[in-house]
Amino acid sequence: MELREKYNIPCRTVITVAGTVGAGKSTLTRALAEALNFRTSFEKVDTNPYLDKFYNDFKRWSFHLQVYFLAERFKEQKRMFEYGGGFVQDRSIYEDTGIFAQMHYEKGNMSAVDYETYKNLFEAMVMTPYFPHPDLMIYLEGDLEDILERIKKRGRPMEQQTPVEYWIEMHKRYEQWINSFNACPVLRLNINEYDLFQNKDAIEPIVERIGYMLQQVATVKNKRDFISNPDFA
Ligand SMILES: Nc1ncnc2c1ncn2[C@@H]1O[C@H](COP(=O)(O)OP(=O)(O)O)[C@@H](O)[C@H]1O
Ligand SMILES: Nc1ncnc2c1ncn2[C@H]1C[C@H](O)[C@@H](COP(=O)(O)O)O1
Repeated sequence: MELREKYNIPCRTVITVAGTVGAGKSTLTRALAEALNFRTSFEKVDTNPYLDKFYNDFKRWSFHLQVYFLAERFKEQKRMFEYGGGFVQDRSIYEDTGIFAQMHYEKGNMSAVDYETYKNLFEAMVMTPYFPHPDLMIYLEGDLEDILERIKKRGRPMEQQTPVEYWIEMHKRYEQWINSFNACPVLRLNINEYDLFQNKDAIEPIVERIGYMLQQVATVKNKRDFISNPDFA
């Protein structure tokens, strides 16, 4: 029996994987999509026309990069819902604003006017009743030392030349951000709790936790619907 059926995960589910750079989002996205027989939505790092330039000069390219990411992420969001779901997404749209744009504004890399323009755009596109939020966010959390090790191991040149303070600041912001995130249900996963390289079966307990969480969310929603309209429940 397929894992998706075994753990009662609806075939239209949209799961987004969040976490700081190097946490293991792409690796988990790939493994999870394979296990569930879902499509993937990846960030395209190699074809991003601003990313290299941005790492060389944050002040010059912050605004351009954020607008680019927002547009790309929004197109992906549309694509996932046009397919009718069944996706695992590598990084959520909420991290662009809640982590990156805010951090670069507060560090003085983006002007107040540019930040305001970006936030207005984000709110008009995303914070509306028409925007389809994912069914679940998997948040990857890990110790700073492990994250730094993974960034080093992956070895993207633009990330290697970036001062370590950048990753420390990002790690701290992620921990604060996730505690107040409420756009969709969150499943927290510690990166030391599983090892997809050593053990292929490590994905099954993760799928089981996803299934359990989605069922809990559905139960709460049914109860809420019943209370607000008992005649139609
Ligand atoms: N479970 C894991 N155990 C050990 N290394 C991992 C694990 N998951 C990912 N990695 C490694 O960590 C690095 C970053 O992973 P990646 O999936 O690219 O992270 P992200 O997409 O969050 O930036 C890569 O070198 C990857 O091979
Ligand atoms: N919104 C963003 N602003 C700045 N940089 C970003 C944003 N989204 C992703 N990035 C960077 C961070 C990494 O260098 C690459 C890919 O991210 P990863 O976490 O490795 O998937 O893009």
